[in-house]
Amino acid sequence: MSSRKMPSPTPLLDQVTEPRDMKRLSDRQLRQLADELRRETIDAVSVTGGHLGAGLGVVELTVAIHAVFDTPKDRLIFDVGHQCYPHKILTGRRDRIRTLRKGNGLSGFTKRSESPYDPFGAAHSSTSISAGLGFAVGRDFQGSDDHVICVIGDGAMSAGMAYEALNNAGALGSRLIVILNDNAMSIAPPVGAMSKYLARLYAARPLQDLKSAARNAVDHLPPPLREGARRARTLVKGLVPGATLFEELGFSYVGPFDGHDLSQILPILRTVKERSDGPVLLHAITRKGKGYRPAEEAADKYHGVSSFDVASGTQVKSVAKAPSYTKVFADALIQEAERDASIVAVTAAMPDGTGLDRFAKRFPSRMFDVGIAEQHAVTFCAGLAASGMKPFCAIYSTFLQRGYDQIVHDVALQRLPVRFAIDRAGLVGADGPTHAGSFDLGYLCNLPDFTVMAASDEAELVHMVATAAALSDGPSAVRYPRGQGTGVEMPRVGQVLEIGRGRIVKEGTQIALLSLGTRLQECLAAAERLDAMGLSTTVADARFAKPLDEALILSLAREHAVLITIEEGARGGFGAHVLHLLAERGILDRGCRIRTLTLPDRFIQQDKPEAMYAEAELDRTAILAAAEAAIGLGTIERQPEIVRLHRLRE
Ligand SMILES: Cc1ncc(C[n+]2csc(CCOP(=O)(O)OP(=O)(O)O)c2C)c(N)n1
Ligand SMILES: CC(=O)[C@@H](O)[C@H](O)COP(=O)(O)O
Ligand SMILES: [Mg+2]
Repeated sequence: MSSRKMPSPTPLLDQVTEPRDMKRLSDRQLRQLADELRRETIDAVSVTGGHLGAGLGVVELTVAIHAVFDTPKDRLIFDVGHQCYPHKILTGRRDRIRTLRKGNGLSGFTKRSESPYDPFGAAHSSTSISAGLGFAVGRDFQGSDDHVICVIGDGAMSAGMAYEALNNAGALGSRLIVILNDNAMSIAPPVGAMSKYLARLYAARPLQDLKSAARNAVDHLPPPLREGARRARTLVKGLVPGATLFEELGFSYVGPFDGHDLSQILPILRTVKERSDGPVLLHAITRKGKGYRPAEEAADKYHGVSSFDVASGTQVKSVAKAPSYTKVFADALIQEAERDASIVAVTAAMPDGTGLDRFAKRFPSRMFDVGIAEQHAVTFCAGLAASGMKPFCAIYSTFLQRGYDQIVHDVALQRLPVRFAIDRAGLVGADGPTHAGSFDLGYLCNLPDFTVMAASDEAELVHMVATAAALSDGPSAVRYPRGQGTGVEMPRVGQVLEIGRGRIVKEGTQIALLSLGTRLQECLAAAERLDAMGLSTTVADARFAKPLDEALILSLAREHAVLITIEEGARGGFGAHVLHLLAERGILDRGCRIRTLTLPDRFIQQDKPEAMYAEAELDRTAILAAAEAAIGLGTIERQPEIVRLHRLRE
């Protein structure tokens, strides 16, 4: 019997269906509304799972922004957007908040198509100031007096893109309000000089500019923060009380202030709203997970949670039938690093998500968390490789997109042996299209001298990590999906694979399924059905998207009536390169029946994985349908003899 308590009454929240309903509330009522909003957020996420800590950290800021400004006319842009659940509850989506991250439900991030209160979509970090400046300059051209407010976390502020935007905003001088939500947390504790700098700021600079509007922040921070501020103050005594970095960049700076104290936040926002000049940065000190003890006490502040029991905070954990690909990767890398001291590992602010936290426990000096800085991570690895080290750059497929020019210009062009460990390759479920690892095959297989591998199960992943470790002749990448493996027997040690060699998993004679990656299991299931229909089916695991196993592909095409490639990636990846090969070798001239199954040329919205694969037409049913279409003569059951007639002969 779940000990879930019924959610507490929310009399004020029940009266707020749109932010304009907040205009008539007193400051005291806004404080009550914030408490109710926090409880509703906790209750909703206890049902849906998702990103909890970040949203709890901005409840008061969200209430204050919507109470003071006139959204959606005034544009409110959240950075990353994982903290937007309280915002969605206040902006007409409370009735659907328990559909968060579900099929046909609300997105877990801000999304333009979902609401006018979401003027700009997010999910990848550090985009809010650039987007906000775009809105501000557009507003100026249109002669409007609207406000643009960006809420960006201290983690997101560690990415280069944020500085590019600050630099430009300070130079342009457009009216722009940037609220730095400083909770001294990224997903993991923040890293880098910027996080140290921010700590100094709130230690040494009592509130400036708007003292009349808010009391001296440090003395009024909640005890846990105040203690930290005092500790930091002793560390940085003698700090020159000059302009902050933000002021040097052309921003007015207001802060630090307590980002949970509406008696500070409201007057600051009201004052800033009346200002009519340039960019201003408001430095709010908050706590990730604020107001929910299990989150506040957790090391990760409940950054990302599954559904949980509100009373205890205990999360519902799915029973793992096999180790996760992430864990398998980390353990395989540790095994390689045990015998090769030149192996080092780099993450961009995601040590836990990539499994490098495990590597760091074993080799603390050989793991580098560079912050949310994928571009830097890639070129940092290029430098490491050029110096003779063996860097493994572990970045999710979707986030690696952020460092693409660095991959081309700094790694591939110089043939530097950087090893890319590409987790979350393929569809990722509840995070939806912003996080899908759809494009890495396309953006890597077109690069000369790149070796691109895709693990079909967790045992293969171990071998591919060993292969990447051994491969120093140019850059390489191993891609593998989010979630658990298949439960295959695990090898004791990784075997170095022969580069560019695939493998036949099941022999057949009429139809060939050439799989890349973990769709192999679906291919084997489809092959069983095809065999039962009298169509003898071969299943091959390509293993390498680049270099292709040309001998294998040509023999499959020549010796079968139908060849179907299957990959969990967008068009322009593995299947495209197979088609290039077959075209170049004249195989297509002879009417070879080819189909290439890829992710569709559209974004797949969040849902349960099995529903997404069905929608993407990348499951066993779709493979069967593709075989039927390739035969092209009615349903397979009725025409097995015709297939035999269509077997290609040399
Ligand atoms: C380009 C990019 N890299 C990595 C991530 C993964 N990520 C999501 S939230 C987050 C930490 C954000 O920290 P912060 O901005 O301080 O927000 P908080 O969670 O503390 O509210 C990271 C690294 C991302 N969304 N985008
Ligand atoms: C908000 C964000 O970008 C990360 O928290 C991401 O959602 C993590 O994804 P995984 O849950 O696959 O590690
Ligand atoms: Mg933070």
